[in-house]
Amino acid sequence: MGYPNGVAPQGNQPLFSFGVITDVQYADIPDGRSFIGVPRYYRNSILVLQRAVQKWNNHQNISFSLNLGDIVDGYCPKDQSLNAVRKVAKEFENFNGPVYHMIGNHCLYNLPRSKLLPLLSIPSVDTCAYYDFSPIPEYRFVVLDGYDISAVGWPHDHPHTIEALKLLDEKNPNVEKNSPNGLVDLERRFLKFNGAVGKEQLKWLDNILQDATKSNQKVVVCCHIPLDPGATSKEALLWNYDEVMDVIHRYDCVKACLGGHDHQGGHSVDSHGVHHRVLEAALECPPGTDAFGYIDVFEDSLELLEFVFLNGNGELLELVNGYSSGSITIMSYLTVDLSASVRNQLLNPDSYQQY
Ligand SMILES: Nc1ccn([C@@H]2O[C@H](COP(=O)(O)OP(=O)(O)OC[C@H](O)CO)[C@@H](O)[C@H]2O)c(=O)n1
Repeated sequence: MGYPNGVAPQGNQPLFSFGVITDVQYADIPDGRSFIGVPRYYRNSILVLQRAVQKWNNHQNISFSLNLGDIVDGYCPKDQSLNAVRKVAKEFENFNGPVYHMIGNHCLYNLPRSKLLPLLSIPSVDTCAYYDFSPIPEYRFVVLDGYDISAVGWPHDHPHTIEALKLLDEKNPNVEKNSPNGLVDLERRFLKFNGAVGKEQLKWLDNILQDATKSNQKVVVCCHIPLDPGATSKEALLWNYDEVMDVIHRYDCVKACLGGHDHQGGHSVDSHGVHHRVLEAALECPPGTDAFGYIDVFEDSLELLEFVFLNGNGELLELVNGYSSGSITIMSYLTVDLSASVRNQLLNPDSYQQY
Protein backbone atom coordinates (compact mmCIF):
# COMPACT_ATOMS: atom_id res chain seq x y z
CA MET A 1 0.00 0.00 0.00
CA GLY A 2 1.32 3.48 -0.86
CA TYR A 3 1.68 6.31 1.62
CA PRO A 4 -0.94 8.90 0.75
CA ASN A 5 0.98 12.04 1.71
CA GLY A 6 4.29 10.70 0.49
CA VAL A 7 5.87 10.18 3.90
CA ALA A 8 7.25 6.67 4.19
CA PRO A 9 8.34 5.00 7.42
CA GLN A 10 12.04 4.43 8.08
CA GLY A 11 13.50 1.42 6.31
CA ASN A 12 15.71 0.18 9.15
CA GLN A 13 14.60 -2.24 11.85
CA PRO A 14 13.28 -0.79 15.11
CA LEU A 15 15.25 -1.41 18.30
CA PHE A 16 11.97 -2.65 19.73
CA SER A 17 8.23 -2.06 19.37
CA PHE A 18 5.46 -1.74 21.94
CA GLY A 19 1.65 -1.75 21.82
CA VAL A 20 -0.53 1.15 22.96
CA ILE A 21 -4.20 1.47 23.87
CA THR A 22 -6.15 3.74 26.19
CA ASP A 23 -9.56 4.46 27.69
CA VAL A 24 -11.23 1.12 27.02
CA GLN A 25 -13.83 2.08 29.69
CA TYR A 26 -15.63 -1.22 29.27
CA ALA A 27 -19.00 -1.77 30.98
CA ASP A 28 -21.76 -4.28 30.31
CA ILE A 29 -24.30 -1.51 29.77
CA PRO A 30 -26.04 -0.06 26.67
CA ASP A 31 -24.29 2.54 24.52
CA GLY A 32 -24.45 6.10 25.81
CA ARG A 33 -22.89 9.52 25.32
CA SER A 34 -20.30 11.68 27.03
CA PHE A 35 -21.37 14.84 28.85
CA ILE A 36 -20.76 16.77 25.62
CA GLY A 37 -22.70 14.25 23.53
CA VAL A 38 -20.00 12.05 21.96
CA PRO A 39 -21.29 8.46 21.52
CA ARG A 40 -19.71 5.88 23.86
CA TYR A 41 -19.83 2.14 23.05
CA TYR A 42 -19.34 0.48 26.43
CA ARG A 43 -19.73 -3.13 25.30
CA ASN A 44 -17.90 -2.73 21.99
CA SER A 45 -14.74 -1.35 23.58
CA ILE A 46 -13.62 -4.76 24.85
CA LEU A 47 -13.79 -6.02 21.24
CA VAL A 48 -11.43 -3.20 20.27
CA LEU A 49 -9.06 -4.42 23.01
CA GLN A 50 -9.37 -8.02 21.76
CA ARG A 51 -8.38 -6.91 18.25
CA ALA A 52 -5.48 -4.91 19.69
CA VAL A 53 -4.12 -7.96 21.51
CA GLN A 54 -4.60 -10.10 18.40
CA LYS A 55 -2.75 -7.52 16.30
CA TRP A 56 0.12 -7.23 18.79
CA ASN A 57 0.44 -11.04 19.00
CA ASN A 58 0.31 -11.49 15.22
CA HIS A 59 3.02 -8.87 14.80
CA GLN A 60 5.30 -11.20 16.81
CA ASN A 61 7.77 -8.47 17.63
CA ILE A 62 5.92 -6.35 20.17
CA SER A 63 8.06 -6.45 23.32
CA PHE A 64 5.43 -5.11 25.71
CA SER A 65 2.19 -3.13 25.74
CA LEU A 66 1.11 0.03 27.50
CA ASN A 67 -2.42 0.56 28.75
CA LEU A 68 -2.76 4.28 29.44
CA GLY A 69 -5.64 3.86 31.86
CA ASP A 70 -9.42 3.83 32.41
CA ILE A 71 -10.08 0.16 31.68
CA VAL A 72 -13.63 0.12 33.15
CA ASP A 73 -16.19 2.93 33.00
CA GLY A 74 -17.59 4.77 36.00
CA TYR A 75 -21.12 3.78 34.91
CA CYS A 76 -20.30 0.10 35.43
CA PRO A 77 -22.75 -1.08 38.14
CA LYS A 78 -20.65 -1.20 41.31
CA ASP A 79 -21.58 -4.79 42.11
CA GLN A 80 -19.99 -5.70 38.74
CA SER A 81 -16.81 -3.61 39.09
CA LEU A 82 -14.53 -6.38 40.29
CA ASN A 83 -15.66 -8.79 37.56
CA ALA A 84 -15.43 -6.11 34.89
CA VAL A 85 -11.86 -5.20 35.89
CA ARG A 86 -10.95 -8.90 35.98
CA LYS A 87 -12.55 -9.42 32.55
CA VAL A 88 -10.55 -6.58 30.95
CA ALA A 89 -7.35 -7.58 32.77
CA LYS A 90 -7.81 -11.11 31.38
CA GLU A 91 -8.01 -9.76 27.82
CA PHE A 92 -4.71 -7.96 28.38
CA GLU A 93 -3.25 -11.21 29.74
CA ASN A 94 -3.89 -12.81 26.34
CA PHE A 95 -1.05 -10.65 25.03
CA ASN A 96 2.18 -12.65 24.69
CA GLY A 97 4.28 -10.23 26.71
CA PRO A 98 4.20 -7.90 29.69
CA VAL A 99 1.53 -5.19 29.90
CA TYR A 100 2.30 -2.00 31.83
CA HIS A 101 -0.90 -0.48 33.19
CA MET A 102 -1.73 3.02 34.36
CA ILE A 103 -4.67 3.93 36.53
CA GLY A 104 -7.26 6.49 35.44
CA ASN A 105 -10.17 8.21 37.16
CA HIS A 106 -12.66 5.61 35.87
CA CYS A 107 -10.60 2.77 37.36
CA LEU A 108 -10.75 4.58 40.70
CA TYR A 109 -14.55 5.10 40.48
CA ASN A 110 -14.81 1.31 40.41
CA LEU A 111 -12.25 -0.08 42.82
CA PRO A 112 -9.92 1.17 45.55
CA ARG A 113 -6.19 1.28 44.84
CA SER A 114 -5.63 -1.62 47.22
CA LYS A 115 -7.66 -3.90 44.88
CA LEU A 116 -6.77 -2.34 41.52
CA LEU A 117 -3.01 -2.35 41.79
CA PRO A 118 -2.57 -6.07 42.50
CA LEU A 119 -5.19 -7.01 39.87
CA LEU A 120 -3.20 -5.12 37.24
CA SER A 121 0.23 -5.98 38.72
CA ILE A 122 1.03 -2.27 38.98
CA PRO A 123 4.21 -1.56 40.96
CA SER A 124 3.70 1.17 43.56
CA VAL A 125 5.17 3.28 46.32
CA ASP A 126 2.70 3.45 49.26
CA THR A 127 -0.13 2.53 46.83
CA CYS A 128 0.90 5.41 44.59
CA ALA A 129 1.14 3.89 41.11
CA TYR A 130 4.38 5.31 39.69
CA TYR A 131 7.26 3.21 38.40
CA ASP A 132 9.85 2.91 35.67
CA PHE A 133 11.28 0.17 33.49
CA SER A 134 13.93 -0.23 30.81
CA PRO A 135 13.08 -2.57 27.92
CA ILE A 136 16.62 -2.11 26.57
CA PRO A 137 19.54 -0.29 28.20
CA GLU A 138 19.22 2.70 25.82
CA TYR A 139 15.56 3.47 26.65
CA ARG A 140 13.67 4.07 29.88
CA PHE A 141 9.92 4.36 30.41
CA VAL A 142 8.57 6.40 33.29
CA VAL A 143 4.96 5.84 34.36
CA LEU A 144 3.44 8.64 36.43
CA ASP A 145 0.43 8.46 38.74
CA GLY A 146 -1.65 11.54 37.86
CA TYR A 147 -4.12 10.75 40.64
CA ASP A 148 -1.50 10.95 43.38
CA ILE A 149 -3.15 14.15 44.66
CA SER A 150 -6.79 13.52 43.84
CA ALA A 151 -10.32 13.73 45.17
CA VAL A 152 -10.99 10.26 43.74
CA GLY A 153 -9.46 6.98 44.79
CA TRP A 154 -8.15 7.75 48.28
CA PRO A 155 -10.10 7.37 51.53
CA HIS A 156 -12.04 10.55 52.45
CA ASP A 157 -9.70 11.39 55.31
CA HIS A 158 -6.47 10.63 53.40
CA PRO A 159 -4.04 13.62 53.28
CA HIS A 160 -4.02 13.42 49.46
CA THR A 161 -7.83 13.72 49.33
CA ILE A 162 -7.72 16.66 51.72
CA GLU A 163 -5.00 18.40 49.67
CA ALA A 164 -6.97 17.80 46.44
CA LEU A 165 -10.26 19.08 47.86
CA LYS A 166 -8.52 22.20 49.21
CA LEU A 167 -7.03 22.92 45.77
CA LEU A 168 -10.38 22.32 44.04
CA ASP A 169 -12.11 24.66 46.51
CA GLU A 170 -9.55 27.38 45.83
CA LYS A 171 -9.57 26.98 42.06
CA ASN A 172 -13.10 25.90 41.14
CA PRO A 173 -16.05 27.79 42.70
CA ASN A 174 -18.68 25.47 41.13
CA VAL A 175 -20.67 23.22 43.45
CA GLU A 176 -20.23 20.44 40.85
CA LYS A 177 -16.43 20.17 40.91
CA ASN A 178 -16.41 18.37 37.55
CA SER A 179 -17.91 21.46 35.93
CA PRO A 180 -15.55 23.96 34.26
CA ASN A 181 -18.32 26.61 34.05
CA GLY A 182 -16.85 30.09 34.53
CA LEU A 183 -13.25 28.86 34.64
CA VAL A 184 -11.01 30.65 32.17
CA ASP A 185 -8.33 29.26 29.87
CA LEU A 186 -5.90 26.85 31.58
CA GLU A 187 -7.75 27.23 34.91
CA ARG A 188 -10.37 24.94 33.32
CA ARG A 189 -8.18 21.99 34.30
CA PHE A 190 -9.19 22.25 37.96
CA LEU A 191 -11.87 19.56 37.75
CA LYS A 192 -12.49 16.67 40.07
CA PHE A 193 -11.82 14.07 37.35
CA ASN A 194 -8.22 15.31 37.07
CA GLY A 195 -5.41 15.21 39.62
CA ALA A 196 -1.79 16.07 40.33
CA VAL A 197 1.61 14.50 40.80
CA GLY A 198 2.62 14.91 44.46
CA LYS A 199 5.90 16.27 45.85
CA GLU A 200 7.40 12.83 46.63
CA GLN A 201 6.64 11.62 43.12
CA LEU A 202 8.16 14.79 41.64
CA LYS A 203 11.37 14.14 43.60
CA TRP A 204 11.37 10.54 42.39
CA LEU A 205 10.90 11.73 38.78
CA ASP A 206 13.82 14.12 39.15
CA ASN A 207 16.06 11.30 40.44
CA ILE A 208 15.02 8.97 37.64
CA LEU A 209 15.74 11.57 34.97
CA GLN A 210 19.08 12.40 36.56
CA ASP A 211 19.98 8.71 36.49
CA ALA A 212 18.73 8.29 32.90
CA THR A 213 20.88 11.25 31.84
CA LYS A 214 23.96 9.70 33.48
CA SER A 215 23.19 6.39 31.76
CA ASN A 216 22.68 8.10 28.41
CA GLN A 217 19.13 6.77 28.17
CA LYS A 218 16.26 8.24 26.17
CA VAL A 219 13.06 8.49 28.17
CA VAL A 220 9.36 8.19 27.35
CA VAL A 221 7.10 9.57 30.09
CA CYS A 222 3.60 8.08 30.34
CA CYS A 223 0.66 9.40 32.35
CA HIS A 224 -3.09 8.88 31.98
CA ILE A 225 -3.61 12.65 32.29
CA PRO A 226 -1.90 14.68 29.53
CA LEU A 227 1.03 16.95 30.41
CA ASP A 228 1.00 19.58 27.66
CA PRO A 229 -1.79 22.08 26.94
CA GLY A 230 -0.99 21.87 23.22
CA ALA A 231 -1.96 18.20 23.03
CA THR A 232 -5.23 18.20 24.96
CA SER A 233 -8.34 20.14 25.85
CA LYS A 234 -7.75 22.39 28.86
CA GLU A 235 -10.33 20.36 30.81
CA ALA A 236 -8.20 17.20 30.58
CA LEU A 237 -4.84 18.62 31.69
CA LEU A 238 -2.92 17.52 34.80
CA TRP A 239 -3.42 20.09 37.60
CA ASN A 240 0.34 20.58 38.07
CA TYR A 241 1.43 19.84 34.51
CA ASP A 242 3.73 22.89 34.77
CA GLU A 243 5.64 21.48 37.77
CA VAL A 244 6.03 18.11 36.05
CA MET A 245 7.20 19.73 32.82
CA ASP A 246 9.66 21.94 34.75
CA VAL A 247 11.32 18.76 36.04
CA ILE A 248 11.24 17.13 32.58
CA HIS A 249 12.74 20.22 30.93
CA ARG A 250 15.69 20.26 33.36
CA TYR A 251 17.03 17.31 31.38
CA ASP A 252 17.45 16.49 27.70
CA CYS A 253 16.64 12.81 28.05
CA VAL A 254 12.82 12.91 27.74
CA LYS A 255 11.88 12.58 24.07
CA ALA A 256 8.15 11.91 24.21
CA CYS A 257 5.20 11.92 26.60
CA LEU A 258 2.20 9.65 26.07
CA GLY A 259 -1.26 10.16 27.57
CA GLY A 260 -4.92 9.23 27.39
CA HIS A 261 -7.97 10.73 29.18
CA ASP A 262 -8.84 13.27 26.45
CA HIS A 263 -10.78 10.91 24.23
CA GLN A 264 -10.38 12.77 20.95
CA GLY A 265 -6.56 12.51 21.17
CA GLY A 266 -3.97 15.12 20.25
CA HIS A 267 -0.37 15.90 19.46
CA SER A 268 2.02 18.75 20.20
CA VAL A 269 5.71 19.53 20.31
CA ASP A 270 6.48 21.68 23.35
CA SER A 271 8.91 24.59 23.77
CA HIS A 272 11.77 22.14 24.46
CA GLY A 273 11.06 19.86 21.48
CA VAL A 274 9.39 17.11 23.53
CA HIS A 275 6.60 15.37 21.59
CA HIS A 276 3.31 14.85 23.41
CA ARG A 277 0.87 12.32 21.99
CA VAL A 278 -2.53 11.80 23.56
CA LEU A 279 -4.06 8.60 22.21
CA GLU A 280 -7.65 8.27 21.04
CA ALA A 281 -10.09 6.34 23.24
CA ALA A 282 -11.10 2.77 22.43
CA LEU A 283 -14.46 3.54 24.07
CA GLU A 284 -15.49 5.99 21.39
CA CYS A 285 -14.85 3.71 18.39
CA PRO A 286 -18.15 2.83 16.71
CA PRO A 287 -18.42 -0.92 16.04
CA GLY A 288 -16.05 -1.80 13.20
CA THR A 289 -13.49 0.90 13.91
CA ASP A 290 -10.48 0.75 16.19
CA ALA A 291 -8.16 2.91 18.25
CA PHE A 292 -4.97 1.14 19.21
CA GLY A 293 -1.55 0.77 17.73
CA TYR A 294 2.08 0.15 18.32
CA ILE A 295 5.17 2.28 18.40
CA ASP A 296 8.38 1.35 16.64
CA VAL A 297 11.34 2.67 18.60
CA PHE A 298 14.51 3.63 16.76
CA GLU A 299 17.71 5.12 18.11
CA ASP A 300 16.54 8.64 17.31
CA SER A 301 12.85 8.37 16.54
CA LEU A 302 9.54 6.87 17.52
CA GLU A 303 6.97 5.90 14.95
CA LEU A 304 3.38 5.47 16.03
CA LEU A 305 1.29 3.18 13.90
CA GLU A 306 -2.43 3.05 14.49
CA PHE A 307 -5.02 1.08 12.61
CA VAL A 308 -8.45 1.92 11.36
CA PHE A 309 -10.79 -0.80 10.25
CA LEU A 310 -13.67 0.33 8.11
CA ASN A 311 -17.11 -1.09 8.65
CA GLY A 312 -18.35 -3.81 6.38
CA ASN A 313 -15.41 -5.36 4.61
CA GLY A 314 -13.04 -5.14 7.56
CA GLU A 315 -10.36 -3.72 5.28
CA LEU A 316 -7.33 -2.38 7.07
CA LEU A 317 -6.45 1.15 6.07
CA GLU A 318 -3.02 2.39 6.96
CA LEU A 319 -2.88 6.13 6.59
CA VAL A 320 0.30 7.92 7.28
CA ASN A 321 0.51 11.22 9.04
CA GLY A 322 4.05 12.34 9.67
CA TYR A 323 5.63 15.09 11.68
CA SER A 324 9.13 15.53 12.93
CA SER A 325 11.21 17.77 15.08
CA GLY A 326 14.86 17.70 16.04
CA SER A 327 16.05 14.26 16.92
CA ILE A 328 12.64 12.66 17.17
CA THR A 329 10.01 11.81 14.60
CA ILE A 330 6.58 10.48 15.37
CA MET A 331 4.68 9.00 12.49
CA SER A 332 1.04 8.36 13.03
CA TYR A 333 -1.02 5.97 10.98
CA LEU A 334 -4.34 7.35 11.90
CA THR A 335 -7.24 8.12 12.56
CA VAL A 336 -10.18 7.46 14.75
CA ASP A 337 -12.00 10.66 14.02
CA LEU A 338 -15.60 9.74 13.42
CA SER A 339 -16.84 12.77 11.53
CA ALA A 340 -18.18 12.43 8.02
CA SER A 341 -15.40 14.58 6.58
CA VAL A 342 -12.71 12.36 8.05
CA ARG A 343 -14.54 9.27 6.80
CA ASN A 344 -14.36 10.85 3.36
CA GLN A 345 -10.66 11.41 3.85
CA LEU A 346 -10.26 7.77 4.78
CA LEU A 347 -11.95 6.76 1.59
CA ASN A 348 -10.08 9.39 -0.46
CA PRO A 349 -6.65 9.36 1.12
CA ASP A 350 -5.20 11.82 -1.43
CA SER A 351 -7.11 14.55 0.39
CA TYR A 352 -5.58 13.59 3.71
CA GLN A 353 -3.91 16.50 5.48
CA GLN A 354 -0.77 16.49 7.58
CA TYR A 355 -1.13 17.61 11.19
N1 LIG B 1 -17.75 20.14 29.96
C1 LIG B 1 -18.03 19.31 31.01
C2 LIG B 1 -17.53 18.01 31.03
C3 LIG B 1 -17.86 17.21 32.09
N2 LIG B 1 -18.64 17.69 33.08
C4 LIG B 1 -18.95 16.83 34.23
O1 LIG B 1 -17.99 15.81 34.34
C5 LIG B 1 -18.61 14.54 34.38
C6 LIG B 1 -17.70 13.55 33.70
O2 LIG B 1 -17.50 13.89 32.34
P1 LIG B 1 -16.99 12.80 31.29
O3 LIG B 1 -16.74 13.43 29.97
O4 LIG B 1 -17.92 11.65 31.32
O5 LIG B 1 -15.59 12.38 31.94
P2 LIG B 1 -14.58 11.27 31.51
O6 LIG B 1 -13.65 11.02 32.65
O7 LIG B 1 -15.26 10.08 30.95
O8 LIG B 1 -13.73 11.88 30.34
C7 LIG B 1 -12.69 12.72 30.64
C8 LIG B 1 -12.70 13.78 29.63
O9 LIG B 1 -12.48 13.22 28.36
C9 LIG B 1 -11.60 14.76 29.92
O10 LIG B 1 -11.83 15.88 29.10
C10 LIG B 1 -19.95 14.77 33.70
O11 LIG B 1 -20.89 13.81 34.11
C11 LIG B 1 -20.30 16.16 34.17
O12 LIG B 1 -20.82 16.11 35.47
C12 LIG B 1 -19.11 18.97 33.03
O13 LIG B 1 -19.83 19.42 33.92
N3 LIG B 1 -18.80 19.78 31.98
